[in-house]
Amino acid sequence: MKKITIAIDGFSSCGKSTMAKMLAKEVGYIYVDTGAMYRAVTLFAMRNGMIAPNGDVNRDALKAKMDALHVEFKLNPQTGKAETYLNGENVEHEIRGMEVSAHVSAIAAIDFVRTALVAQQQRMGHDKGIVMDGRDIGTVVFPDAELKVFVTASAEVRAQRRFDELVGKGMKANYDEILHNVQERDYIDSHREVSPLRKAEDAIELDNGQLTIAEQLQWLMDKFRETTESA
Ligand SMILES: Nc1ncnc2c1ncn2[C@@H]1O[C@H](COP(=O)(O)OP(=O)(O)O)[C@@H](O)[C@H]1O
Ligand SMILES: Nc1ccn([C@@H]2O[C@H](COP(=O)(O)OP(=O)(O)O)[C@@H](O)[C@H]2O)c(=O)n1
Repeated sequence: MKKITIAIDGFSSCGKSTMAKMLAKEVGYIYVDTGAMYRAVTLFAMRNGMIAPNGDVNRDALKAKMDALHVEFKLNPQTGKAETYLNGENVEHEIRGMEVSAHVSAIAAIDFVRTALVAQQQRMGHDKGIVMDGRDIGTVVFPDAELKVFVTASAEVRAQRRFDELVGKGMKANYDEILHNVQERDYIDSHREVSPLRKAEDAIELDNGQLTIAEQLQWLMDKFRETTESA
């Protein structure tokens, strides 16, 4: 069967990566979590003193180091899951914390950061057979993707899901802080000048606020079948 490209975009913490990862596993496609790439760049900037206490980013310093910054994914054979590496170091756990979440949308709004990561994402998807999730996949990275999905749910539902996840991982979590972060990132992501978060005209919208993980996977599998059958 002809391989296609699947773009999953939407607001923060609504289940994009959960459904993208499950679909990729089901159909034998590659899955790429582009948010993890922006998070890794953010961690790099934090560690190198490029983010001031007030949140301002030293763009010149970051730009000078972009070529020396390598983000990649490697499969963990024990869990069967891909993990994020920054310059050879496994940063999968650290990039999910609130400190990175607090700064990532500012880093993701920088034009040269997006140019570098989008180029890498396009190379990853060159041979199709890929499920990629993020904010600009259907609009910028793969505007010709055969299947585009735009996921939404209320901010409260999304914050609760992220809270449960962090607690489940034994990480520090405060519901109000998470809700504030989710709303703030939605705002920055939707209002930035470069590649703002928006639904591509040809994307199918899914509000999964009332759906279980199994139900949303079923919905996505159905869309995948319909799309591949007509491709
Ligand atoms: N339909 C759902 N119902 C309940 N929890 C969900 C659902 N979809 C995803 N989750 C959980 O919500 C959290 C955020 O999902 P995630 O896939 O990381 O979101 P995103 O990639 O959009 O940020 C995860 O802990 C995930 O297990
Ligand atoms: N394709 C993408 C993916 C993420 N991002 C940015 O990276 C942040 C973190 O993405 P993420 O997918 O890990 O976010 P959540 O899983 O917390 O929802 C987003 O809030 C965006 O600012 C982006 O700008 N473009």
